Amino acid sequence: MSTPPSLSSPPAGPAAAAATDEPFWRQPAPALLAAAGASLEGLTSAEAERRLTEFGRNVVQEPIRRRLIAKIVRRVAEPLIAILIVAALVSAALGDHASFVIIVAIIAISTTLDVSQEHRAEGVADALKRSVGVQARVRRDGALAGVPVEGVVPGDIVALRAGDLVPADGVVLEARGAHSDEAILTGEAFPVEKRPGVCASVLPADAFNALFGGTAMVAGEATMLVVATGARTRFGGIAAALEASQPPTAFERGLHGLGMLIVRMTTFLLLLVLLANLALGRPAMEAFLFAVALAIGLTPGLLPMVMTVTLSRGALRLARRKVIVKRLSAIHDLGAMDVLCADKTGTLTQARISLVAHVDAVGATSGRVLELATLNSRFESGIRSPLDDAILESGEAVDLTGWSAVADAPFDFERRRVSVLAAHGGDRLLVVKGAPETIIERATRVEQAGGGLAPLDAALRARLDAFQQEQAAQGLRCLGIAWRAMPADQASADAEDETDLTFAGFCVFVDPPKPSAAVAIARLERAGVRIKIISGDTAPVLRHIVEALGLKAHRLITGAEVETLTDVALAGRVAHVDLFARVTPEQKARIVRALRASGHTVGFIGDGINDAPAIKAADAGLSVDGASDVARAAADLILLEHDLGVIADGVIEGRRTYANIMKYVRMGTSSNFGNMISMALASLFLPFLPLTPVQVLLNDLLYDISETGVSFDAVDEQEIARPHDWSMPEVWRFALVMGPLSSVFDIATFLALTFVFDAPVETFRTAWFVESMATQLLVVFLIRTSLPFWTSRPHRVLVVTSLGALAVALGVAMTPLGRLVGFEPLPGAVLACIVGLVALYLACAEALKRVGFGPRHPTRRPHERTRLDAGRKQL
Ligand SMILES: Nc1ncnc2c1ncn2[C@@H]1O[C@H](COP(=O)(O)OP(=O)(O)OP(=O)(O)O)[C@@H](O)[C@H]1O
Ligand SMILES: [Mg+2]
Repeated sequence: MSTPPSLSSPPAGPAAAAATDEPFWRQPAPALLAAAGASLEGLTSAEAERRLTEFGRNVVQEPIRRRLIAKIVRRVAEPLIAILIVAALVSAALGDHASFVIIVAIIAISTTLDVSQEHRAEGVADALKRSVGVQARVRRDGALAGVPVEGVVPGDIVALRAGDLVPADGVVLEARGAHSDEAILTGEAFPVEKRPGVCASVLPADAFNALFGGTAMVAGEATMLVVATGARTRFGGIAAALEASQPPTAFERGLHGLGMLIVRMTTFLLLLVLLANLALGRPAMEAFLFAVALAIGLTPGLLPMVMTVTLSRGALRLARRKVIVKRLSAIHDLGAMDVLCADKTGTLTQARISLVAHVDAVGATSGRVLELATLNSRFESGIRSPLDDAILESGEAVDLTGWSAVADAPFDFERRRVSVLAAHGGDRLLVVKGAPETIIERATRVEQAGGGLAPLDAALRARLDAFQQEQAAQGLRCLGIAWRAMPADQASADAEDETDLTFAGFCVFVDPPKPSAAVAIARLERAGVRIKIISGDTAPVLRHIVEALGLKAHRLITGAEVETLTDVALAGRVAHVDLFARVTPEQKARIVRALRASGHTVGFIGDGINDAPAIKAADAGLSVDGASDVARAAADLILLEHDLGVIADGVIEGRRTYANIMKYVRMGTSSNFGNMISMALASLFLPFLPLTPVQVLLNDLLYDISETGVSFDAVDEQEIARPHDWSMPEVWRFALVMGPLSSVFDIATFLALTFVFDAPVETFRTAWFVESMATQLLVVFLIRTSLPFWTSRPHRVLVVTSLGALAVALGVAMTPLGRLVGFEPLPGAVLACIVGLVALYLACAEALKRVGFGPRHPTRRPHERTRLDAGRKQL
């Protein structure tokens, strides 16, 4: 332990630390404290507040998305909108004031709609994310307090323990067995020890006295003085760890690809329409505006907004079901997940561990074993696990007076042991506790009841083994306890000292199974999610719990076997194995990666430091509210309750959100796209434009408004019964069936208006507008479901937005109001014809959508569904 830095040197301003170029780990702690104007007592709240304004929040980059104005500017500066504004200005200069006013009004309404919706949605998502934010334990006003990591400032004194994320860069003032995992900075997988002092090296990797923001404390405790926060940290700090950048999901890539495709087709169409209309001798300005208005209708400009709004609405619904979403796109991953890997403790068990026995090598109750175990649990500085708590709360008084802690070799998940060097008078004793096989392996003798020692021979080893098997068969897990006498001057404890041990006995624990887990697992399996249990515990214990819960789990392999497999071989094996025992943290991650490599969408739930790598590796990383910082930081979703039932709920929400986004995609790729293409083509064959630019824009606006209702929509049971993932062929199939159908009816309208009614320009445009709006808006109710539309009820918000938009469209087209934008009330015969065409179109669409949805969406009636699903369950 360090001597506390002297505070005698006069405090300078915090800027002084920045004045020197010397890396902070080469400076003595007292100088750093002085330079930071700090003391071991910590800052006052007022001073921390002041520094927060001076240095800014402890984030690398303030998210730009917060600023509303920036968003509006960005939206208005989008090329198409910008062109439109310029064009409107030009037309105003040429004297067409009406067009100018209407175009500007339309842009204003659609921008407000887009930006405000998205802004609100992001606000909701951010607030949820903040509610599960990581906190640091900071000394403020003389006491330790939880402070959100963003609020940590230079000069703060932070207390860290195993499982915490280091919130900023700082120097170690005190340490007890502190080890940090700097893998995210250095790639070095082994934890490095941290202790006070002055480091001579300039390399941060050598800086034993420095802690860097974003790294994780994996063992021990430390107190640190914060030297730099936010963007001034060495490695971009905590943001790097928290915002663990995920490569885009298949879904995101799919949507992006689709968007790009549409943009390319739009560009082509735009040029075609523009050139053709110019060649036909149309007024250049009008042809240009028409092309731009078409392009606006075609480009999925609203897609990002609809995505954000739909996802954040999903996030809100998930929050009501106790799942907090940190990364919005993880909602989709949750719905697409077909394999869920879970740890054992807390997931299958109640995580209420208690000590049921402490026995010596021959199985007799032994006070000596409890005494040694208590010494170890009390004095260890690392992660205190529920097993330690169980030992310390065993209810039997153990008197440790006279004993003191000297040093320890903290627990880690590779070694699965923890050692404590304890002193009693002149004696020094190394007490080792850990996974029994690792203890027995290192023991050469056993301690007998009277205190005598006996050699640990093969027969005895076999008996110890049999004892554990017996316990496991009853669902009890064991820890081995052993000791070794050390020289009186021994001052440190290392993993290397854990040899030539004397085996004292076992501590035996019970962790009752959680009956609700079986119900939840059955639910998940029915929903097409396979459960795999990946645990650090032994095979017999794992088997017992699985049996106790009545789970149908197939095949078990151990970490030792996993170690012998190459990545390719592992990917071939994992699909057929449901239980993984005695695996290390890195093996957990390897198993997850192997599952992903074999084509699964994988979720992982865990709460320990040892689960963090696997959580990070999974498509949907899940953790629990009370879990270690490191696990929570790695997770995409946080459960407010450690319960598989909560995940089952989340899966359903994830699929519902995905289903609604797909509705928007289907609407955009079939009806809307078809309409715009017909319009472009019609402009080539008509002696006039089929709609004026302003009328096209009005069409765009009303359609956009109607679409905002989609994110509220209800979803059919069958849509959420199975995992779904983005499938481009499915999207194509739908577009290629439904798009042409829409165009056929547009052409019919065109022919009827031209040849039957010989409609004058205004009447033609009005009728075309009405047909176009009615088909686009009404077909939504058909393509939102693969079932017969009358058996699936849309949400009332969607009904209101769609029918409302239709009412406005009809109102504008059929009343004198429409004259403002060049419409003319329709003669009865034309109106009747349009109504007939729309009805016929809808009937054909309902019939053809079965083809469009394809075999993955069997259009069955509810009673057929139950029979089929019942059949599947038995398989
Ligand atoms: N505090 C401790 N002291 C000694 N040994 C421990 C301690 N905690 C865990 N171990 C050993 O390490 C092994 C792995 O730890 P643990 O069971 O917590 O792993 P895990 O992967 O988190 O398991 P689970 O799936 O149950 O969450 C334990 O089975 C036990 O043998
Ligand atoms: Mg665990």
